[in-house]
Amino acid sequence: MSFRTQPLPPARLNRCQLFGPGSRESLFEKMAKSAADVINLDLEDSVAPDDKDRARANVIQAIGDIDWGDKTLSVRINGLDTPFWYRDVVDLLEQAGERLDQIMIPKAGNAGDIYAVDALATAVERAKGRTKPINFEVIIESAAGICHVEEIAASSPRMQAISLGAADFAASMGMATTGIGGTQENYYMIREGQKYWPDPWHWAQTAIVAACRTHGLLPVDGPFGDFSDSDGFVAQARRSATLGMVGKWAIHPSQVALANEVFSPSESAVTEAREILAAMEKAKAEGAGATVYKGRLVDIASIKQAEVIVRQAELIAG
Ligand SMILES: CCC(=O)SCCNC(=O)CCNC(=O)[C@H](O)C(C)(C)COP(=O)(O)OP(=O)(O)OC[C@H]1O[C@@H](n2cnc3c(N)ncnc32)[C@H](O)[C@@H]1OP(=O)(O)O
Ligand SMILES: O=CC(=O)O
Ligand SMILES: [Mg+2]
Repeated sequence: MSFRTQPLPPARLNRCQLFGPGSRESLFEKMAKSAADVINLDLEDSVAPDDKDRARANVIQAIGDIDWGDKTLSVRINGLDTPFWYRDVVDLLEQAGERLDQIMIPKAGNAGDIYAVDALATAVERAKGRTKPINFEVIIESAAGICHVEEIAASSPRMQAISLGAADFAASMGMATTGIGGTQENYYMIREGQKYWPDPWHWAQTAIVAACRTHGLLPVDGPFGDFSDSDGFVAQARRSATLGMVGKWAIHPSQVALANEVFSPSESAVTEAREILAAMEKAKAEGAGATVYKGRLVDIASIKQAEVIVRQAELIAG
């Protein structure tokens, strides 16, 4: 173990982040009533350039007017390569009130991007006497972003989470696909005449998970575009969960329950984790660091693995 211990991520649920365009205010009440842990009102790519001002005003109004319950409420601002982002930050922090928890920064390329938003947010908060500092979540969705993911994760105490944005990521990397996440038809290997399809998102996901875990952030899997393919969504989400991600975006309400199910440990997984902890307590009392549980080795590392599952179960139980 390094001298520097690994920080825990924020203790809040992030199994599903439900998105909706800020220009489609008829969706806001439905989003608030959904079972998503996080709501992302979007000012960026789901809003046409001519609609940016109206969408921003809608979102500010809705943050105050709608009962968002105990959800984490986040607004995705426009990218730093646009003329819109500074107005998003200033208006949100001056006008939206303290119910807004988080700003999502898209297309982050390096720590300087986060520094710029932090500096602006800090100035507005001080000027307005905002008492609750706004948190940040970031999307890694470019070649530069994935190259600099660790410095981005370390960039600000406001940072809470990082998502992989498969659509923009694929474009930035020059990937030969128009699909948003999931299996890619031409990304296959052949063995003994049989094709199999590896996961092209795997390496970017693991880079994000490692950066997040190093700096105590929540790693999140982004959108899965084909919302009529629930099996495809679940397969991708299960892989993300296995790699250490804590949740996934929903771009349609049909994906919310699927994400919640995948990122909530099953009863049998929680029971097994608690049994491993009990077995290790017994081993410890007997002076042993390792023991046998259901015919397999468990040791002190198994305690930490089991604690991941128990901690998530406890968060869900409230
Ligand atoms: C890809 C890269 C990214 O940046 S992803 C993040 C940005 N994109 C987004 O925010 C898009 C979010 N999703 C949407 O805008 C819509 O879901 C899209 C995909 C356009 C589909 O809308 P629509 O044709 O109305 O769907 P539908 O008829 O199947 O809707 C069924 C009922 O569900 C509702 N609904 C729809 N979308 C949402 C949503 N995001 N949140 C909450 N509710 C939603 C519809 O209003 C409809 O409700 P009802 O049954 O009529 O009451
Ligand atoms: O913003 C998300 C993406 O996939 O691009
Ligand atoms: Mg994007």
